[in-house]
Amino acid sequence: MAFGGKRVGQVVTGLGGNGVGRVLVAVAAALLFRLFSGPGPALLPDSEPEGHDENDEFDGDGGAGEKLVPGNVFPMTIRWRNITCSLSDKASKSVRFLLNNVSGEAKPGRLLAIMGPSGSGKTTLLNVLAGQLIASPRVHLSGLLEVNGKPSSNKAYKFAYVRQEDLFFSQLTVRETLSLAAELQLPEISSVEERCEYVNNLLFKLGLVNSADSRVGDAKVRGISGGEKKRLSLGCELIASPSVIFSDEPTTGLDAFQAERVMETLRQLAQDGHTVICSIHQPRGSVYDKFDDIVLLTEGALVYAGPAHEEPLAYFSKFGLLAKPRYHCPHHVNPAEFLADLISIDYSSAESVSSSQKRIDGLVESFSQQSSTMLYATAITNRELSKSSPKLSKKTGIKKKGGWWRQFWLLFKRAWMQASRDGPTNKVRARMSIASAIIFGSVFWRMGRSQTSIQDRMGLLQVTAINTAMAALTKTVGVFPKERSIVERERAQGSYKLGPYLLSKLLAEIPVGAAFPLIFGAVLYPMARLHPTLSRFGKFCGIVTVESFAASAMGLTVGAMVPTTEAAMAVGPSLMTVFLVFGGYYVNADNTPIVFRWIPRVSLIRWAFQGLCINEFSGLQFDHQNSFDIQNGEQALERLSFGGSGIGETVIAQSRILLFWYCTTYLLLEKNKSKYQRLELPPPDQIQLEQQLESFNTDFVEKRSQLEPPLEQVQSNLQLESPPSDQVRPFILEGL
Ligand SMILES: Nc1ncnc2c1ncn2[C@@H]1O[C@H](COP(=O)(O)OP(=O)(O)OP(=O)(O)O)[C@@H](O)[C@H]1O
Repeated sequence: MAFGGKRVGQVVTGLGGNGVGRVLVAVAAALLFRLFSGPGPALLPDSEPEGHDENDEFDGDGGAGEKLVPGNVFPMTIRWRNITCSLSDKASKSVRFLLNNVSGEAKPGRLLAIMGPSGSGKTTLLNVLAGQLIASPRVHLSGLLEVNGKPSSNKAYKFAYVRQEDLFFSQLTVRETLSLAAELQLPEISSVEERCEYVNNLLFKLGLVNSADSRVGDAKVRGISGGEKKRLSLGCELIASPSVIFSDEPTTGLDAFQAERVMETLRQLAQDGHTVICSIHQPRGSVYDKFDDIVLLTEGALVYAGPAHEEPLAYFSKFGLLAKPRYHCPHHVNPAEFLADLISIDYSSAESVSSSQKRIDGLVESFSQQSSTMLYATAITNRELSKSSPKLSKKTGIKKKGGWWRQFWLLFKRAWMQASRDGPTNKVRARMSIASAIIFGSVFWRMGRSQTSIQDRMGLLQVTAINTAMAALTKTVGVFPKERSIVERERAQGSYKLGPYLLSKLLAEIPVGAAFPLIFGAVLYPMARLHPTLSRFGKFCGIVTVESFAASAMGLTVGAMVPTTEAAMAVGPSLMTVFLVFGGYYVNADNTPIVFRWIPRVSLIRWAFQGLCINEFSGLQFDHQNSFDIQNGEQALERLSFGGSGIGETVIAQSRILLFWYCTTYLLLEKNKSKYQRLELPPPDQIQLEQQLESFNTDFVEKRSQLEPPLEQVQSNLQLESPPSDQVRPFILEGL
């Protein structure tokens, strides 16, 4: 194929103009060849299961064999005492309690729901229990957190935290998402059949069999439903075989049917032996029936903690006289609604605010007096635990990961699937490339060799460099912050390292990322009649492709630096504008203050512009009449201060910039790991009180098991401890 007397092979070797470009193209081609040369799983490197012995006893470390057996979960009891979380406001010198002296317990095989009105501290408590409360100098957190009777941090056991937002790679199917997560987290399962069986079991358990081969989807392409996404989130977390599952508002945004299915899944997980803790705002009756235990919070304080179902209703109905209970839940009313109304402030009038506030204060006060009885009546003692649980070893939190290259390969596969399958995005990018090439090509239509065409050429090459950089940057900053959240979540699970992730992303995106500059160049080049040889055309495409990747790398850094897509969209283009000003055309760096003179050296637009100018002007003759006219391209390059340099030099400079942004992204992602608030011990006098409560608890459980006092006696005790009637105003359910 001839174009200006050169062959296609030379174009490929000319890409990038030096060794770096050739290496990148060769590596990408080799990987693509491997990807297409056979079915996915068969391409996996033959890795032996590392250190997995099928005869290993169950030790809670989540080996592959353990995970395939349903119900084989290391039992964990979490107990928390006197959790107090305060938020100080330096301006007003005030302290606000987000959680005030909250205690409770979550046990294996039980589903605990943290309920309460909006802003009552449910998510805060869930975060504290999961050790995921974001650190802040304004926040002070104290209390005791025990895991299986031992003071512990969340690093000592495996837990899953299912957040409200569901973040996935949108182009993967449900099965692929689970399968890749399993491959990353369970390198022990090396055979394809075993992994398929594992994923099928998981799909079945989560009720996702029917949607197994549907794409997850996103805002652009409709995928699976919200409830299915929630269950897929759970599935991804379950692969690590967590003992404890935390789920923040699992039903938010779901219709009643989906909400019930999600809660049913959580209930089944609890029945399999997991300790399940979820926060929930106001569940419907059928969802409430699934809870084993509840914690009722209002304004950060406990109103009730203990078994769910009838117990809280019986507890609240004991306020007042037995003959005339004050807080009685009528038969036809959803208990969850009754409880929510009971502990919510009624803002309909000043009087109702005051009376509901008094009622809540009374309930909080009352529960704090009798919480020892309520909370610890069903506690598992240390002795019971040691009988029922396998020994908690240091191995519990440690998991063996696949090697660096295995991680790289899996992540490369995923990045490739995401980039190549994203039809709507790719179509829009292709259309935009063609549209901008047609616009530029029309404006700079068939440039001749006149003196004025010199300025036109420079203008066109400058807008080409700007357009390429901006297109790549905005695309990256638009998607990377979301992807970063997924990566952070997966890295928190210990699935992989940053190095393989970033390298796989760079390489997997080369073919798709290179397609758009090529489309742009293919349309623009002949329209504008730029230097018409095939090798020049190849170099033109190579230069804009490398620039596009360097701009994407800069977008990654911006995305890693700021918290949201919106912020990245604001910061990225602003930063690029600085590089644009120093892009080699608008201002001569030598004429600017000395502090700005380094900017052109790091401006990817300048290097791309310089490379494009050298490619275009060198060897070009211009029509000239006067002695001061520019006669050839070399003279034009001298005017731009680009004389004496080569294309290779500019591509190396761009590659360095690309590498710099990649390294910066790496460091930012490494450094910007979420920091969580430390739980400080409560004051010593409170600990002493707790120890007394502990001995009381043990005595109580032992005595209770021996004597089993009649329920009436417990009721009369509670009756005695109820707040005085002037403190607790009658509670009237609205609309009854
Ligand atoms: N880091 C923080 N800085 C300032 N206020 C905070 C912080 N964390 C929590 N809060 C406040 O603490 C209160 C409890 O928040 P939390 O998210 O725990 O409530 P919630 O019960 O989960 O509410 P919802 O059901 O609406 O999600 C809210 O008023 C919230 O604004």
